[in-house]
Amino acid sequence: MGQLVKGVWKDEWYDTESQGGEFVRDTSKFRNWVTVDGAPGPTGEGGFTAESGRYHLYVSYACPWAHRTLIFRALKGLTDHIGVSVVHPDMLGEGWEFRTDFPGATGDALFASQYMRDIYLRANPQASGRVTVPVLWDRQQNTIVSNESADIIRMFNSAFDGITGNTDNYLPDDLRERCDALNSRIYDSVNNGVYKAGFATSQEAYDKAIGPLFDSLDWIEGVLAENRYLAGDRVTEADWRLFTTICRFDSVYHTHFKCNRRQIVQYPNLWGWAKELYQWPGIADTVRPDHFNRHYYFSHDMINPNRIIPIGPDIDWSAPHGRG
Ligand SMILES: N[C@@H](CCC(=O)N[C@@H](CS)C(=O)NCC(=O)O)C(=O)O
Repeated sequence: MGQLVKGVWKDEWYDTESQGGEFVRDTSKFRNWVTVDGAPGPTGEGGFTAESGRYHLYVSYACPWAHRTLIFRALKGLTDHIGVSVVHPDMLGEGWEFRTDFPGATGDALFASQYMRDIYLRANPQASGRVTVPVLWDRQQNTIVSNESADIIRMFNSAFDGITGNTDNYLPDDLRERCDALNSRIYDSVNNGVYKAGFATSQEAYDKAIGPLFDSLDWIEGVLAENRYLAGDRVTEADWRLFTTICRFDSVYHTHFKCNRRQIVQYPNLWGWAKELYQWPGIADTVRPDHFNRHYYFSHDMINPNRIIPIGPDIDWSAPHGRG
């Protein structure tokens, strides 16, 4: 894996040494918004009007951030309006690739590119930084609208409602503040917390991440003992943002990222909540353990040099969730 430096690919692993062994995630560089009428969103430029067939998503089924966008595409009835290209689960020296020799890896449906970086270079031939998924591409302006999943799911939540007629709202005004507070703690200690533990290259950096991760899981278990969903009795974006980490946890993060104080199946409320979300209409098809098991164990050879993919626990996602 590597990154672009002024349009040139450099094959290098994350620099944790200069941060005392800590993994620090890059901020996303493309931050425009699709809106109903093309008016600018909270960040970036305007000109991205919601239209059927105009936008295309580049994702990995392995990636929890990209998974959020697939979930919102399904929940909001956008599958006929926004196309998808899925990268190969291996992310090696060339970064994400459009190889198709793995079930579900589609290749690049728009340009038949070889690498994900080719999409970034189309948007900006001098692009610098990590080549991440998800990416929301605009076929009209031939550029990247956004490579920030937190923003993309908010666009999907409302911008296309006039086209789809689907007005389900996962960020209602009265729960926005609550969601922002939940997201903030869960992003730092759980969604990104598993990566901070897993990519740590010093004991201190690992210890700094692992305590808050399990403190947050204990806290969430308490929240879900009192409420059906994180923000109360309605499912919100905060639930879906947490779900993509939770559904990878016992198979991948527990072993590969050394997050092994407890498994999700040992938290009765969190486990029931996770099964309910998995069984939500349209969601199971977005959960691809074949991609995430292969991706993490095979791609991160500095963590798992022999690339052995462990057998993993049997997880029965279709068992009754008991949250009725
Ligand atoms: N902030 C981004 C993060 C996306 C991200 O880090 N994706 C990972 C895959 S899980 C990636 O593509 N990493 C490639 C790299 O870091 O080189 C988002 O939430 O959209």
